[in-house]
This record gives sequence, C-alpha cells and structure tokens, in this order.
Amino acid sequence: MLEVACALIVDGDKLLLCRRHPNGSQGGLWEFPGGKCEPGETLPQALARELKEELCLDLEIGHHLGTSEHHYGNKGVRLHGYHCRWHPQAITLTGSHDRYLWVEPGDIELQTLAPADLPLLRALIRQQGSLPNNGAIDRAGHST
Ligand SMILES: Nc1nc2c([nH]c(=O)n2[C@@H]2O[C@H](COP(=O)(O)OP(=O)(O)OP(=O)(O)O)[C@@H](O)[C@H]2O)c(=O)[nH]1
Repeated sequence: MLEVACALIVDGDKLLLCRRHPNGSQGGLWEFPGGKCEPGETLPQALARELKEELCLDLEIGHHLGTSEHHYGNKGVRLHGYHCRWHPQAITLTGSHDRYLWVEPGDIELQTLAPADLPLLRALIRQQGSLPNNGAIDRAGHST
C-alpha cells in the first residue's frame, strides 16, 4: 500500500484542486496536491515537502481530515487528507500538474476527481457543514 498525503487547501468557500499531468498515471484527473511519503518522514512532513516541490507553496499543515483507501489496478493507495488554511502566495506548477483551480466543494465534477479523493471531499463538506450549489453531493456527502 502506498502511503500518500494530500492537502485540502481552503480559502474562504473555495478549495484548491490540481489536474494530474496527462502523461502520468491517472493523467487528467483532478486531485488534492500532495504525494508519497518517503521513509523517515511523517505524513505532515511529506505533505509540506510535496507542496513545495509541486506548487512552490509554503503552508502550515493543519488537522487530519480523514484517510481513504483505493486500488488502481494492482496499486493500492492509502490517502491521508489534511486541512490547510490558505495564505496568499504565488502558485507555480513544476511539472506534476498542468492546471490548478479554486472551486467550491459543491461544484466539483465528481467523475473528474481521483476516486480516492471522494471520501476526503465528503469529510470536508461534513466538517464545514456547507451545502453544495448543484446538488451533486448532499449534506451527508452522498453523491447523487
Ligand atoms: N498527490 C495525490 N495523489 C493522489 C491523490 N488521489 C490519489 O488517488 N492519488 C494517488 O496517489 C499516488 C500519489 O503519487 P504521487 O502524487 O507521488 O504521484 P506519482 O506521479 O509519483 O505517482 P505514480 O507512482 O502513480 O506515478 C498516485 O498513484 C495518485 O494517483 C491526491 O488527491 N493527491
């Protein structure tokens, strides 16, 4: 199982999503920025490093929101989501992603999101108690 840490970066009612580069695995899917935990790192340390490497961001890693598991073919991923509060700074994509987007959680097109991310999105919505605009996810976090 791959241990992966990702950040649900929140600025007001918007959440930061990044699109995986089309040439890589799960190419074209939107995800929360982050990456694999290396030996000797804690998950928050790995996440802070990945945010710097992938987006040139310097952010404080907040509380653990939840963990989800998903199998992509024969590759198992255990995805640990952390809440992060945004501090204004430049976002520079360094190669893992080809786009980024600030979006309201309820407006996310779920079929374009990496499947492992869905439970973490639900956990954020539950925690924020926010209702989506388009009915894609209800308050309990079930997709319709
Ligand atoms: N960073 C990140 N990875 C995610 C998310 N959701 C998800 O399923 N993953 C998976 O977790 C793994 C994280 O690897 P990584 O971000 O270091 O990317 P990578 O290109 O080196 O992975 P690769 O070994 O699949 O090529 C990938 O298999 C990726 O598809 C997410 O929200 N953020």
